[in-house]
Amino acid sequence: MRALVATAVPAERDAVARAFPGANEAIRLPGGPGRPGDLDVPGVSVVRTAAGYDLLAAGVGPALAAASTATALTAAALGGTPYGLVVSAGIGGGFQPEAPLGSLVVADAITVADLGAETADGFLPVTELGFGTVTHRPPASLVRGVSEAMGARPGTILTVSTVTGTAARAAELRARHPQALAEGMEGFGVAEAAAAHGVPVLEIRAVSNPVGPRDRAAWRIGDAFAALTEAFGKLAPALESWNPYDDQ
Ligand SMILES: O=C(O)c1cccc(C(=O)CC[C@H]2O[C@@H](n3cnc4c(=O)[nH]cnc43)[C@H](O)[C@@H]2O)c1
Repeated sequence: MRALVATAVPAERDAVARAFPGANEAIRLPGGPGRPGDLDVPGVSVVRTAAGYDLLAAGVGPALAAASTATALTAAALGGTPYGLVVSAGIGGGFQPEAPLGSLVVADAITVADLGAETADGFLPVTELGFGTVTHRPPASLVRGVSEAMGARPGTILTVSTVTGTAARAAELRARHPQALAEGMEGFGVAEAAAAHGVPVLEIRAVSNPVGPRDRAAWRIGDAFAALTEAFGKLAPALESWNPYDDQ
């Protein structure tokens, strides 16, 4: 199966690439910003691994990640080689104590936490205002297979536009989303692009920091990158044994 893996930044993309031995090829996307061939400008090109996975540094935040992912999906579809799966991947914050630093979370629900309206009675998601969607659900059997293969916990991964930086905000998010294990900034954007193309989506986060009071010194980005590399080394067998019809 052809899969597109969308990370936020090139360092995450390269951590995923280290799981796949062999030569990589850079493929330029149409209409990408920046200088031609500049691999470190979000959305400019995909890195094609010898294993057949295309890796995209899609940019930080849900909007740029959605735009870059949609571009890659459109280019592949028009080229007659559409993707069968999109994976949003990267480092993320883990809710404690369920998702410790260096652990992995696979989303069974990809939920945008801050798309809605504040009211005197609290936050209302856009769906309660009559618009759109706030959750995408990856195929259940794929989530099960991939979590088991990677030794990851399945649970909700929240997408936020602002990294949580206080205990109060972390508690508020957990009160609204009791199943949440992690947060990142791109999953929902990547999932919206995948949904627009009718392609299933996964989200995989390696926990680099606790969700809560901002303490930059406590971030373990190197450990999270290593966990990401190890996780993607175990992805291929789980994908190969996945039968999409099990989820219909
Ligand atoms: O606050 C800082 O000093 C700081 C330093 C380096 C990176 C950041 C980020 O905000 C990175 C955001 C980037 O990484 C993902 N990520 C990682 N941890 C979290 C989190 O706790 N909450 C949300 N996103 C997180 C995110 O997906 C972005 O791609 C800050």
